[in-house]
Amino acid sequence: MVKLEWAEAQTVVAPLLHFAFLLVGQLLACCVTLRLQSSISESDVQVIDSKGMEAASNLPLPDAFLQFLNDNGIDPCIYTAADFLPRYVRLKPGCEEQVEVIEADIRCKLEKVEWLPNFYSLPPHIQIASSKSYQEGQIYGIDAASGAAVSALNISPGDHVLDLCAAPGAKLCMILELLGNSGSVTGVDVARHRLAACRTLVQKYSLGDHCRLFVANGAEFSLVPIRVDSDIKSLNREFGMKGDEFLYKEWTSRKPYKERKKAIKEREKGSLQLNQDPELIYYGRHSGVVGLSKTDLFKTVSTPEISQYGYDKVLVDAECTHDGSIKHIQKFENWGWTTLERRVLDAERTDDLTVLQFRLLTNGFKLLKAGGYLVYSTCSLTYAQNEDIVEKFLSLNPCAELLDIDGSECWPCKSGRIPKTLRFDPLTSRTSGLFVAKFTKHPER
Ligand SMILES: C[S@@+](CC[C@H](N)C(=O)[O-])C[C@H]1O[C@@H](n2cnc3c(N)ncnc32)[C@H](O)[C@@H]1O
Repeated sequence: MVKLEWAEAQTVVAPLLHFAFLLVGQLLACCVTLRLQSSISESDVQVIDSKGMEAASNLPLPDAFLQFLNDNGIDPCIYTAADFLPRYVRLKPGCEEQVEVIEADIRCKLEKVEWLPNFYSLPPHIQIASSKSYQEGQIYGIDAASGAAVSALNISPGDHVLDLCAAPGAKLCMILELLGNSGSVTGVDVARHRLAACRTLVQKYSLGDHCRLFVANGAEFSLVPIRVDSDIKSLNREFGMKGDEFLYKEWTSRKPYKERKKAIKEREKGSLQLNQDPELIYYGRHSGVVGLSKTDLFKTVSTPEISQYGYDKVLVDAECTHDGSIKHIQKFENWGWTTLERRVLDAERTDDLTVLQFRLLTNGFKLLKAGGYLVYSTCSLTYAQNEDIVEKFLSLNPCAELLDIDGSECWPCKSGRIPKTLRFDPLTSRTSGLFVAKFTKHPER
């Protein structure tokens, strides 16, 4: 009896909650639009800002984080929308006709994101993990700002793509989907357990055929893509590779006893040493690895040759302080705010991070083919991790040029401090915070 009443109550409460969510979302969107319109008066802005400040002071954020925002010139108001942010899912290409079936499955209407193909939003309280559509890979969760960063790469069929900080893999999955049955994606991440989760993801969505994953330091990774067999043969000829050693067979999760023992030993030694060789933890049937010898796979080419043999597209979604992702920051409420201070906001750690970010961007660019595109993104909103890195990088790399991002004039985001760079934040974009910059590489003169 009680169960029945609860079920009945749910059918009444769920639509009300959905309606309330849409209403709040619309109100916030209106506020953002108001802020963006140039016709708005100064006094109106002050009213919105003072309301935002009031709301911001009610956020359950620790003083250290508010201080960090202040030190980095980030207005805490952007987080006032955090609790009302929708969740985003991407629909697998080809499933467009299935939207109504998916809606029935997740018991919620999918709102089309007009500015990003195949993206839909849904209220934040809707759980999709146990739905059939999610389990069968028709939809998967990825923030719309992340989708925008991938979209900035202009992936074309046949591209060879490097994702230098790939785990847990939402962007990598989207790249693989955009490539379809062509090209390749090389995913690199320094954290083995995170990259293993990425492997699970690509396998779950049956996207792994054109993918290879390496546990490696992205600041030093130096392997170029395996283009096509004829390229390898010509590489073999040009660089004198031997073809008579062990050849990679089709990937299987079941490893021979000797290899398993070696892997356990390495794990016992601790995490990856930063100067260690890349470790291949997955490769798909059409990733170019099957049939290669170890020498073929691990052969590097000289810097001038990368202009020809490098990647067509590179994504450097760099490790950062994650301050743009308020959901990530809120997790520290459970883990302890002191952990946040120590692990994220500590000045020494943020200085190290900017060094790492610069090195990741520099190495990603080194592996890019001339004429290719590189996207640098972080989910931090500090200048130090974004515009400052971009400025320093441009000043030291005359072959690099910052590009406009196609289609971005319709995206709900702001320009960064440097023209052509973009900033997404919860209040402006109704997404998580993200900085995005796109570069191309000119041939060396
Ligand atoms: C912002 S996350 C990447 C998110 C990922 N692109 C996605 O869409 O799911 C940053 C990643 O960088 C990895 N990382 C940190 N230092 C690294 C390094 N030196 N080389 C490669 N990856 C690194 C972290 O393990 C983490 O998985």
